[in-house]
Formats: sequence, C-alpha cells, structure tokens
Amino acid sequence: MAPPNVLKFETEEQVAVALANYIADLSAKFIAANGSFSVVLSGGTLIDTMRKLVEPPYISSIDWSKWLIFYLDERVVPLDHPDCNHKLAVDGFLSKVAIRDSNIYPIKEGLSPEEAADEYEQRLKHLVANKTLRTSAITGFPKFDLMLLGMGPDGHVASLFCWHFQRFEKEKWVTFILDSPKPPSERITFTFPLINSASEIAMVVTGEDAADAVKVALGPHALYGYPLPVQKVSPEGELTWFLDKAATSQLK
Ligand SMILES: O=C(O)[C@H](O)[C@@H](O)[C@H](O)[C@H](O)COP(=O)(O)O
Repeated sequence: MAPPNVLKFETEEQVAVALANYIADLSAKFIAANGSFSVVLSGGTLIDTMRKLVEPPYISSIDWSKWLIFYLDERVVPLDHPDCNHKLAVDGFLSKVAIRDSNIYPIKEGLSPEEAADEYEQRLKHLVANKTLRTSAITGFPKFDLMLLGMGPDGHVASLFCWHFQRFEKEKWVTFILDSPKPPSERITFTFPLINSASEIAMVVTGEDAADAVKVALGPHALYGYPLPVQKVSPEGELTWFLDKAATSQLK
C-alpha cells in the first residue's frame, strides 16, 4: 500500500464538503470503468458527514442507479430498530437518493449473529459468482470500490475492536461479535482481509474523542507497539484520511 493521503480540514463541515467531492469523483470513475460503484458504509457519524451528497450538485450529477450499497458492520437488531446501521443509512441518506432497493444489501433479520454473518458472507459469494462484485487478484476476497470507515475513540473500525479476537480473523469475509464494547453488543462485521481488499478506503474521522487514536495511528510512534485496529487498515488501493482540526488536535 502507498502511504495514506492525510487530508486535514479546519472544520467538520469542510470534511463533509471534501468527502462529497471525493465520493462523487470515485463514483464517476468506477461507473465509467465498470458500470457500477460498490460502496460499503459504516455506522456512527459517517452518514451525517455524507450529507453534502444529497444536495446540489451531487444529488443530480451522480448516477445513483449504478450504486451498490453494503455495510461494513451491522448491529444484530431488527432493520427498523434505532440502533440499526441500515436504518441510520436509510433515514439519513438512502431515502434521499435514487439507489434501487435491490442494490442495497442490509443483513437478513431474525438470525443469530453467527447465522447473520454467515448469511451475509454467502450473499457476497453469490454476488462474486454472478460478477456483481469483482475480486482482488491478490487476496481472492471481494474487491469493493469504496469503503467508508469511521473510527472509535479506541481506534476500532467496523466492529473490529482492540481487545477482541475478530481483528485477527484471516479466513472469513464476515464474522460476528457477541460482546461488543460499543453497544449494542451483538454485531456482524467485515474482517480485515475483506476490508483491505478494497480499491479505496476513506477514514472519516472528526471530533475530539478520536484525537488520541489519531495520534497513535498517524503520529511519530505509529509504527511502535501494539497496533490499533485502525492501524491495520491497509487497502491494496489508496487510503485517504479526512480529519477535522479537533481530531488532529493531539498530533504535533
Ligand atoms: O456500527 C458502528 O458503530 C460503526 O460502524 C463503528 O465502527 C463506527 O464507525 C465507529 O464507532 C465510529 O463511530 P462515530 O462515527 O459515531 O464516532
């Protein structure tokens, strides 16, 4: 992986503006090259930070009909539950753009976390088999066009947490956790081999709470010691960080 692009902005608003421009450019690029644009969403504040996409010019310039939506992680709750990342995405973004429901892939309801993870992985395997998703020539894992990652104050990404074994999973595409330190406790999550097979990853990190983990991930000691999950984010393609001043306040 090439060194990450680290883009620092004064305000979260400026992060949102830059993120929309970055996503719109990638949408045009991947649709021109492959006829589709596969986008994987995180939960948390990411959906709000994507808000500029549902405003002019992007609301009319982006070819939404070619977008495919997936989830990096999902809480194992009903799809209409307030804790559901799919509900968060629908309410804040998907309900405002013309992406076909058939191109949006929420998890299957009513399953156990283990069953939900297996079912999601099987669905991804089907999409690889029917050529909806491309695969990495290096890893053989699905190669999503763009993954949009948030990062928790402890440096977690998706539902891969520092002191939990899921961060070390090497075989599965999707796994599950029953004791997430970030509630709710039961989730499914993409694994690092799947995350790192992406063409593009955007780390979208704003706010003071992230500052310590940003310091560890991007500061002078980034290569020392026990890496945070966020430090394992290393796509085959480009990694770009979008940070506001608050998030970089601990960086010297
Ligand atoms: O399901 C989740 O909770 C998210 O996918 C999670 O990984 C989130 O991206 C980080 O916890 C950052 O959350 P904030 O953006 O709210 O800080």
